[in-house]
Amino acid sequence: MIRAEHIVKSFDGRVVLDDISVEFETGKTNLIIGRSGSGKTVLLKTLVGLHEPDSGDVWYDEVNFSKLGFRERKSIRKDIGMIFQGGALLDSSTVVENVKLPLDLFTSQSEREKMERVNFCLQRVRLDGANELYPAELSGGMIKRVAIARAIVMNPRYLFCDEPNSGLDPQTSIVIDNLIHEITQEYGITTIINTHDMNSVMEIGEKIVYIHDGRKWWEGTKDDILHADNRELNDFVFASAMAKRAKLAAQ
Ligand SMILES: Nc1ncnc2c1ncn2[C@@H]1O[C@H](COP(=O)(O)OP(=O)(O)OP(=O)(O)O)[C@@H](O)[C@H]1O
Repeated sequence: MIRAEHIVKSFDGRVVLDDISVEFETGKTNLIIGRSGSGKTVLLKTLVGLHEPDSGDVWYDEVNFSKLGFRERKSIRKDIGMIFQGGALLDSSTVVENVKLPLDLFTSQSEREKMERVNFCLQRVRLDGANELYPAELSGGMIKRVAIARAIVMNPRYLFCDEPNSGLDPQTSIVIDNLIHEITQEYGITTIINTHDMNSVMEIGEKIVYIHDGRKWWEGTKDDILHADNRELNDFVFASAMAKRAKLAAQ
């Protein structure tokens, strides 16, 4: 579980996150949705400690992360996997080297143990025969699979994904969404995904948090979202034709 309590964050006197309290559940795929500029990325970065909130606390299960010093945060950080927009792979490293990086940096495992774990994770994301390729030789979907393999290589308890579908076609997006969802359930991870993608919401959104103008405007499940009585949320959700059809089908 990850819980934000009364998070406020401003830049140059402008409030970007305005008193956000929300709980993201263990073993669930939690989605943060909202218009461009609503504060999703700032919220995600605040949850992982890349931004410090002006006030408020972030809890990782029983630990108040916001009250920890830099060194103490390390023990939580090793339990966090991150999938950045675009994959954020090292261009001059092979697939294996990219996935192995966290093990090289943060563990004292033998090379054989590390390779066993890397191969396990690459098989888990169903990426075969690409071990020695470089990122420039991979498709967008393969890059996301490598990024997922790297994010889970340390066996994380918490997984953060910033726009995991950016740059992917709709079919590949669904495959990547489902992969993240399966891994979340399989390993009981608390997963938080930032997305604009209404397909993701309808496919894998077990808990959805809608951010509007830096405030938590609505939260619920993908089933609730079709019936929500909230104008701003409805404008966002039903901007897509697919979502409009889903609403009609649900009536
Ligand atoms: N480091 C920063 N300094 C100043 N302002 C910032 C900074 N980071 C974000 N902002 C501002 O905070 C607001 C929220 O930005 P954020 O990136 O969280 O939006 P978002 O919902 O993730 O948008 P998108 O979906 O387009 O990525 C924006 O107005 C942005 O300009």
